[in-house]
Amino acid sequence: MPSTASLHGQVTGNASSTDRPTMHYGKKDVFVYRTYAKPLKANKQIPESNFQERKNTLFGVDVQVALHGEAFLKNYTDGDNSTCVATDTMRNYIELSGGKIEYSTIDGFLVETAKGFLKQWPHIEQVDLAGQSVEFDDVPVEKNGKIENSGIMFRPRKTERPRASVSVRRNGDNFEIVNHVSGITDIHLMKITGSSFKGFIQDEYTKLPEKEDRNLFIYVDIDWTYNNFEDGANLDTSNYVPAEQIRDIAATVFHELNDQSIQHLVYQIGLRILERFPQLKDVSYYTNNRTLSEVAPADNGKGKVYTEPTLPYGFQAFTVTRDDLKK
Ligand SMILES: O=c1[nH]c(=O)c2[nH]c(=O)[nH]c2[nH]1
Repeated sequence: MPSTASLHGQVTGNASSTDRPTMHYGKKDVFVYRTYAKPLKANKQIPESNFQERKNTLFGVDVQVALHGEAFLKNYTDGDNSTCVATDTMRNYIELSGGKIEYSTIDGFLVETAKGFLKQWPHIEQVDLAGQSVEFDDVPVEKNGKIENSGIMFRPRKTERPRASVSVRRNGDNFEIVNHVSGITDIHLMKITGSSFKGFIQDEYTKLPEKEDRNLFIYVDIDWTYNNFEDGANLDTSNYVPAEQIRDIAATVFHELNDQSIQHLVYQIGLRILERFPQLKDVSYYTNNRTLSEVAPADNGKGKVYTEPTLPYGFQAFTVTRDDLKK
């Protein structure tokens, strides 16, 4: 199976009609910053989140593109570039798409851009596009004696970045979405009490002490798929699930649950997400354990002193499906 362009490491299957299924090429890190893109509104309110709207006044996305098609074979075998869309051209196409499409999500931007590629160059069989948001926060400033968001000035944020990937394939005269994943990367959450880790295998290799109550610091990436591609990969966002609501569910469940491990925690987060959003098919995780190392209790008996954990770090990967919700 070929692995195709995706920031999620998704595999889309045999993408080309050629007997060289790994053949694809493209461009990475195409940055598109669009001002005054269409706002994204929450379609429903959920108890775990007060998210209402993503304003999209400054919408940045880091895009990766890959093209598939039998017609590209001669670029390799004969040095014949007559069918080659230069990767520089791909970059220009994606950048200009940023001003042509009225998108409010990365998913919508990518799917329309992918269809645009297939229209523009009829020998392309499949386009894979992946995008990761470049996040900016509106900066609070003083306006007439009150502190309010500037609206025109932003500061970059490195965490909690929505992301998406799509693959769109030519099918006769139609363009068919064959893969779509939506997600959010680098949710960093630190809980100072209410987590334990005990009961794990004890043998001659075990050094880690059991903990009835520990701090738990996790880096979490969450990806989800829809029952119908059209609900997520579309300019119409009436069934779209905003990444902010997923992020807020993760935080609420982490806050509420007396978790026995990261594995236990992510399963419960997954169940809650699927319960809230019936249009989703499954929820996948990649977590990184950054639990801080304890140095000493504070002299006043109330707090503790911690320091950074040492390498190496543990990770967990898991997919929660609708079958899990039935159980
Ligand atoms: O939540 C955890 N899960 C593990 O599998 C594990 N392993 C470990 O050393 N610490 C932890 N914490």
